[in-house]
Amino acid sequence: MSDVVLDLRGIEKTYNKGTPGAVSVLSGVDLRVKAGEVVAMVAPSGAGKSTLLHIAGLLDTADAGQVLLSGREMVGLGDAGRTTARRREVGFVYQFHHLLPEFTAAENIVLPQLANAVPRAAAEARAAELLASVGLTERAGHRPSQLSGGEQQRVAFCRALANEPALLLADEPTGNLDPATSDTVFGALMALVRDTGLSALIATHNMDLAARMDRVVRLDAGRIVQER
Ligand SMILES: Nc1ncnc2c1ncn2[C@@H]1O[C@H](COP(=O)(O)OP(=O)(O)OP(=O)(O)O)[C@@H](O)[C@H]1O
Repeated sequence: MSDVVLDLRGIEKTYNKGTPGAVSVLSGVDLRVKAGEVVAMVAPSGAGKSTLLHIAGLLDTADAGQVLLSGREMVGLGDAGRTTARRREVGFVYQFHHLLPEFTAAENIVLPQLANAVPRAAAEARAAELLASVGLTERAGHRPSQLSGGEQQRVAFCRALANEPALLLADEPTGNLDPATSDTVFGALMALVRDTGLSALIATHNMDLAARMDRVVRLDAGRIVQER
């Protein structure tokens, strides 16, 4: 088992390549996230954070470069192999929770596990455990519309961790919350990550949050620069 959970090598990405509207976003990104390490990625708006997170999480493909998850090269995998690897290896959190509105908090955490062939009873037990760890046991039966913004985002964290991924990728995970709630909810996320020994790459505009992570990198002119 590799002690580098995410290894990006020479990642390049241009949208609308070969057309007059071509947008070169990533021009040789090298970035490694070690086991148990939590890395903050800061960048100006439009610098390509979401693009990079999507490539790292196998939601999008690079034009060039290598993506290794837990030491395994992902670029050569077909669509089915990538989908399986994504479900097993990666948890995603976005700025907006993207919970399924017609399902309860617990069901939103159970469903991705069923998609990963976990038996229902085990999936329900795991959902209850995760909800308890973020202080939401009392809200398990509530639908997203019945939860506050901070509660919705805590459920989204639980969902991201439901399948025990090796890597958490988060895109402005508290960007939609007021500063005080953002601080508390980020604390809940960090506690979850630390408890499970997860590796994480977390994009944020918030330098106070970035300072609470192990390392800060900056995405600048299509490349990754070590900040701290
Ligand atoms: N599908 C697409 N087609 C063409 N251009 C795109 C596409 N997706 C993103 N872009 C462009 O690529 C650049 C990087 O976008 P991206 O969303 O990765 O930035 P970001 O750093 O996440 O920005 P923000 O912080 O504002 O969310 C932007 O200039 C954007 O307009």
